[in-house]
Amino acid sequence: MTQLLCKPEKREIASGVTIVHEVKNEVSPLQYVELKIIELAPGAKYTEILNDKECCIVALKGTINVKDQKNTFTKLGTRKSVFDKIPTDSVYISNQQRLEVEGVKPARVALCYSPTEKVLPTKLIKAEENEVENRGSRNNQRLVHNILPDSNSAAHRLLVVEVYTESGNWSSYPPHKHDQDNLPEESLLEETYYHEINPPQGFVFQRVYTDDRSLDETMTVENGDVVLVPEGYHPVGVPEGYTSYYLNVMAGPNRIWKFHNDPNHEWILER
Ligand SMILES: O=C(O)C[C@@H](O)[C@H](O)C(=O)CO
Repeated sequence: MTQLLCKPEKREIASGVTIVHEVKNEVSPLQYVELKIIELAPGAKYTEILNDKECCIVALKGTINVKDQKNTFTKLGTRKSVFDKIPTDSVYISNQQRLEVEGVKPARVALCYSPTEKVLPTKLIKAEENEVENRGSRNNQRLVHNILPDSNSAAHRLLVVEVYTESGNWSSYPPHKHDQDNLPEESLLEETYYHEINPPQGFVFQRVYTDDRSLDETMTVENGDVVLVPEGYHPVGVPEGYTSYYLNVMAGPNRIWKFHNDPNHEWILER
């Protein structure tokens, strides 16, 4: 069984630059999505050459400067914690570029990648450009910040979204999947979940399962964990007393989010 639950590792690669997660295609069941979560001290710089990958840099918390070969964006980031529950700033940078992310105030940053040969312009996605959505009813309510949805054509493959689920609620629910390249019915998108929980000693449950149950894992997810979703339905349940945050990165052959609900549970939408 492939390991779908990834624990934070906290590896300092240079003074003030800490890798918290590094999900690479070579060592994961994913082909289209890669993810890094890094922490930067003030003045510390993370650099990388994006050979054949596009990247969306999300200022999860703190303040950062971002550069590519032509552009410089300063003082990005709007939050002391993701649980400020306000949208944040992000930057889309295409392949072949050299990126630099510098910490201004202590920062946690997500670097969301997908392989591509298409070269596109760099794009600043300001906090106020996020589409904010309240989804669901009853115990299925969640707050969504659409950073890079399929309606925004800035990226070739990447889709990026933040989701808040309050105590006692469920999200990515009723369970849905997007693992068949069968448009217009369903799109094939792999996905990663980077989770944070408030207060941090909390936990949530995430199940990843297919119709035939050849994959069926229910994970206890703690603050800072990443869950990989190569295929299957992927609902999240949040225990009483805790608030869940997650950052989703999705990518696949077509940049369209067309999901298929588990027919056994779709009835909850019709009440
Ligand atoms: O609506 C939600 O609960 C969030 C999910 O849609 C989440 O972004 C996802 O599963 C994407 O496929």
